[in-house]
Amino acid sequence: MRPSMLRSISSALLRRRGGGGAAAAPGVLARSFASDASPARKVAILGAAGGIGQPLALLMKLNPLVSSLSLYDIAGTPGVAADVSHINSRAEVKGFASEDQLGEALEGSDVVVIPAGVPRKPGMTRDDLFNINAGIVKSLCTAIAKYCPNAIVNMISNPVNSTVPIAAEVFKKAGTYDESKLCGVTTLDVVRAKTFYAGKAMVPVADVNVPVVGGHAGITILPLFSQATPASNASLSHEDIKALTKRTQDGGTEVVEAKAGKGSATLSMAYAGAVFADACLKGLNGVPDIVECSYVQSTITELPFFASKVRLGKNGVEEVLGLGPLSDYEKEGLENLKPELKSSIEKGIKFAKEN
Ligand SMILES: NC(=O)C1=CN([C@@H]2O[C@H](COP(=O)(O)OP(=O)(O)OC[C@H]3O[C@@H](n4cnc5c(N)ncnc54)[C@H](O)[C@@H]3O)[C@@H](O)[C@H]2O)C=CC1
Ligand SMILES: O=C([O-])CC(=O)C(=O)O
Repeated sequence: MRPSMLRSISSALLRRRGGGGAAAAPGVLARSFASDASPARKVAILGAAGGIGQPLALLMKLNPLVSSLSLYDIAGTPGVAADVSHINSRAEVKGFASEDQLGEALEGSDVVVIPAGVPRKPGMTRDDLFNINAGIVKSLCTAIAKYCPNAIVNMISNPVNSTVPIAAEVFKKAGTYDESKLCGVTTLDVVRAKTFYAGKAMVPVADVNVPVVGGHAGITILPLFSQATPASNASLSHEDIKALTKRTQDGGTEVVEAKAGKGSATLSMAYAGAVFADACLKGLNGVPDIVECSYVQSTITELPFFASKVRLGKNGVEEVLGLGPLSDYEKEGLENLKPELKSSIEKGIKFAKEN
């Protein structure tokens, strides 16, 4: 890849607007390409050789905020690490291929991104992945508690509505839990809501912001189109908003069906994961006003975990932002999602306590 192409990809990542968030300050963008100007930051990807892991490894290698990129998987890591390591960008890449190397993979990490686990096939719900992925997440989080207890964890593995509560319980048991360092990655819901809204509203997609709240499965995904900006250039009926909401909620299933048994979203998820990890790094580096949606420990509803806009800073999640004004349709959606989200949270907590 030509350096100019690398610069433009990285610039696009740095410049894009968050889920209700701000663009990077111009000074930060200009400084980011001088490798010695931004602090050393280590990012670890667990599940790095998978469908999400590979393109995510590529995107993190292109991120000039990353100085060390640690790629861990139980299969296929050496090839991915060798391949990505040849790219002439700042991050030094190391691959780790077995459980006895997990400690070294994690040590010193600032951000740990977890896309390890099995994806859906057509006809499955995300909850159908629980039996396999809960155990994977539990063992990876046990290692995080031991080797990098201060890292910000970006949980991608599904069902996110349950894997985040599992991680919280594992960290509590280990005595390392810090709620500001545990984030369920719901950025793909925001990415989809922005894309679908831009198409219907006839506004430039790069300018669009749409908060998505709740959780990350079916009706628990609640896009707040009443707060979408910029205002629509087309007149959007209630039926249009209902259709946009449903398409956002079913976005994952749309990809699972199109892939017809070959997995779920990987490329758009890698993009979304790279956007969220980049926001965490910017926050750690002290860039102000970094706001993204994420599924975090929360008190903004009666549920202990909930996705909403959060402000990221030097300590991870520094503020969980409120829901803002909701339309009647969104208020109804909020009440409807609560029982399912509550039971997914309880399932995760029960698993972690009993295993
Ligand atoms: N949060 C979100 O928005 C999204 C979440 N996902 C979820 O991400 C997960 C991964 O999806 P894909 O990358 O498509 O799956 P994949 O099967 O292509 O890759 C998963 C990788 O995890 C690895 N793995 C399994 N157990 C491991 C362990 N104990 N330690 C380290 N690595 C391990 C596998 O070897 C494999 O390389 C799935 O659970 C999927 O449902 C997918 C899309 C969006
Ligand atoms: O749908 C799935 O299984 C994967 C996922 O979470 C998404 O694409 O949003």
